Amino acid sequence: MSSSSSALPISSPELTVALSAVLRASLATTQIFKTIPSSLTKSDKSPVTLGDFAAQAIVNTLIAKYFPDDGIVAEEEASALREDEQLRGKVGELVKMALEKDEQSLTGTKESELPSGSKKWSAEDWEQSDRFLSALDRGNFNGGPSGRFWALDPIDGTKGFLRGGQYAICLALVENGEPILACMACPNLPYAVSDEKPKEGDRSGVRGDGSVFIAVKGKGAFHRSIAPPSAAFEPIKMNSLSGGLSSASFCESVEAGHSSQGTNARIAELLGISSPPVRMDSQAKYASVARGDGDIYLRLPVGDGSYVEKIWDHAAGALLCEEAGGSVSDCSGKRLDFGKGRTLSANKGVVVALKGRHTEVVEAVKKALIEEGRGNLLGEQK
Ligand SMILES: Nc1ncnc2c1ncn2[C@@H]1O[C@H](COP(=O)(O)O)[C@@H](O)[C@H]1OP(=O)(O)O
Ligand SMILES: [Mg+2]
Ligand SMILES: [Mg+2]
Ligand SMILES: [Mg+2]
Repeated sequence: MSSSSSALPISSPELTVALSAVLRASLATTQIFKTIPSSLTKSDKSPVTLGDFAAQAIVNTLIAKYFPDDGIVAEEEASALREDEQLRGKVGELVKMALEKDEQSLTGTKESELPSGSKKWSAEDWEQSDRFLSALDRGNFNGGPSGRFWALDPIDGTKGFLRGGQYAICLALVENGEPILACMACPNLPYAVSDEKPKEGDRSGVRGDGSVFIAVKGKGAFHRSIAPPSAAFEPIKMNSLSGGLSSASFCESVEAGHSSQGTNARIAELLGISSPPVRMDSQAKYASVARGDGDIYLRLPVGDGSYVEKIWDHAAGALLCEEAGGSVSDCSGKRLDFGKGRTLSANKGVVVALKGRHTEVVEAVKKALIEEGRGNLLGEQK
């Protein structure tokens, strides 16, 4: 594996920029996390905070600077900020703070190791609301099956962020419908095994440092502590489950409305798993399973399965797990198709397990859904 950058185990201009982008975004979100962030409610009734807006503006600004021809499929858009001068001002300050931070002291990468940008960025430019709002709105790309684009969730797990739980800044590069590069910052997920997770609602954040994860298709998955910048990336692998599936622990959402906890309990029973689920917000679940803190991630649809998952909620996490030795599918065992546009419209639910154990887990998922009379969620393979 070649290494031109002192900070990264894989030489890739896209990865160098992605790491800078998510670490800058996490500077803004950790600052807001310390206070109880106020939130707005979007048209789908889900919350959004100034952290979500700032993180998206920061990441999009860097992608626009270094890869100006790339589309971005991102969750948020700027209309609420256009109508609210005070909120706009606060977000603008966070964006400026994060973009001004010295590269080497943040990522460990020398400025000279970054690719040449389309034009020299100036912090002052981004204070002007027009440019900052248009950076945010670059996230409106529609995606699709061919070519490349970025998928961004600026804060994944906004409900967790508001509750004082886990959240993640999730960025992936998708090419021809498949994630090929992932970078995920989990500011509240302790890097050191000895560091306890903070209690939910503890706004002082993680004891020790949070974690940042990277993966490149075919080149593996890695993590390091978010700080200090000199920290080296270490390879991660899923657990080998040598004790069999019954020894596995599984992760699920905290939010009962986001996935079917009752179905998960039945699947655990079918697999002989007796340990209770680990509930966690956001794609930190994928990251935890990828590095062996847990073994299985189940996200089965609730009710009639009418909710359609968004690509930014899975692209980075799915690649992390695959590169750490896992298989990622929907509840019928089909691979997730990131080339359908902004949503995973060809898939229902998500099942993540070690490659050699995944089929067995999917069989249990199918059995549980059929028992519940929800075999229709398995599509043609029912
Ligand atoms: N009704 C829903 N069903 C499933 N997922 C949802 C729903 N509403 C929002 N989400 C998304 O689920 C993810 C949180 O999942 P989890 O419950 O695993 O933490 C988030 O990406 C959230 O988006 P957001 O990025 O806005 O937080
Ligand atoms: Mg999300
Ligand atoms: Mg989000
Ligand atoms: Mg959201």
